[in-house]
Amino acid sequence: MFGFGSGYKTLSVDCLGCAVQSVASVHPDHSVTAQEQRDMITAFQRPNGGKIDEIEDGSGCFVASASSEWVLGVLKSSSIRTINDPVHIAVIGGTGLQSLPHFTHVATLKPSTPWGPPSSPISILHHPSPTTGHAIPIAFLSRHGLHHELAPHEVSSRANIAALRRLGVRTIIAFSAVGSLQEAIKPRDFVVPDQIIDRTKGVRPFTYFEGGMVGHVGFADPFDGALAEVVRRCGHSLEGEGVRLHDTGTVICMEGPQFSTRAESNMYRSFGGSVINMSALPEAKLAREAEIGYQMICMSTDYDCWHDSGDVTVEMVMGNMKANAENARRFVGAVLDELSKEEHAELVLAKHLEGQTRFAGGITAKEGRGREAKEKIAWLFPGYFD
Ligand SMILES: CSC[C@H]1O[C@H](OP(=O)(O)O)[C@H](O)[C@@H]1O
Ligand SMILES: Nc1ncnc2[nH]cnc12
Repeated sequence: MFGFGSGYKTLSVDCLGCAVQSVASVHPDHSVTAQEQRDMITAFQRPNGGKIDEIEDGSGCFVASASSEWVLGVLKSSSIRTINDPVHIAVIGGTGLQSLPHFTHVATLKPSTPWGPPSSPISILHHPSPTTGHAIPIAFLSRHGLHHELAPHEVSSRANIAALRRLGVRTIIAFSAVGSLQEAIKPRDFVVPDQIIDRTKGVRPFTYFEGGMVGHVGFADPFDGALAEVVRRCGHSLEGEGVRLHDTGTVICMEGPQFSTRAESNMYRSFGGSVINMSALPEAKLAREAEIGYQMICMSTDYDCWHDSGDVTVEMVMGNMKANAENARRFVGAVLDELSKEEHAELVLAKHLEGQTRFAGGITAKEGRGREAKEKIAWLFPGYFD
């Protein structure tokens, strides 16, 4: 239920490019139901139509879809304000980075997707562009939930990536706490990885293309090279202020949730692994299928168990993460500053990936496509496989 303060309240919708429109008035004692709210927004909607996907009470926010883009709405005490700014950049926070406190919070979204709800509500944060001073909206999602209640194999990566794409996101900076597999990568060092070795066990849903819609995207370079360059420059600009950065590295993504055995840890070192986590996959694969530029920033929290400094524990991981959290936030902030510059507009929109999945996913002949799979894929890529 949405409640309103005293006095008659006019509910109005304020949309960029549209005059403010009054769509309903309510008595102060009347709590507007989700259905009434839906009707009011439907009454307002733009000529190209659209439907309400979700209305969340409590947070005062709603998500409506008009054609292919989502509209973020924020319910104020006397008005419904619709923000039409598309959100192109997202940060996925991992262990110890469950929020970005230095940004202005504008909305909390709780979308649903054909793959269920994302791991956490999506916060829309405002970040001032360093060149224009205009606020750039950034989406923030907490990979393990708001309270770290999801184990690595329970993270709903398909829903996370799908919800972000539908919001307009085409660039993801993902943060991860990792174990170090190399002496030179000390605890609290940062690594901008360029490769992944998959040691997950196939128990996590890892593709959008199944059930009668087959697709094969390229994954030779699992991270986005151009995005990585921006991230490296930002990291190096903070060096000397407590940040130490390694420009490349191979992430071993293991299944977990138990840490590795010593034999495994040594084997991963012999593979050429630099760092180890439980989160790079399937996140990076799904981002690639969704045509989203994806780069992970890793922060080393321990030496894993190959090292003679002692076996890894959660206390060790959390302790180093906490001690270095401010550097992690400064690093992410510097990257967002840089990506908010006009000169990176094409990169942020991942123009270099646009359309690749249309071809990679068009392999199944129309008559062989599964109905449910077709519907789900159409939700994610409207118009791609009509
Ligand atoms: C708490 S130690 C293991 C845990 O930490 C990493 O999380 P994230 O990548 O989300 O920062 C690692 O992948 C494991 O999930
Ligand atoms: N040693 C380790 N193994 C797997 N994931 C980790 N995350 C942080 N440290 C880790």
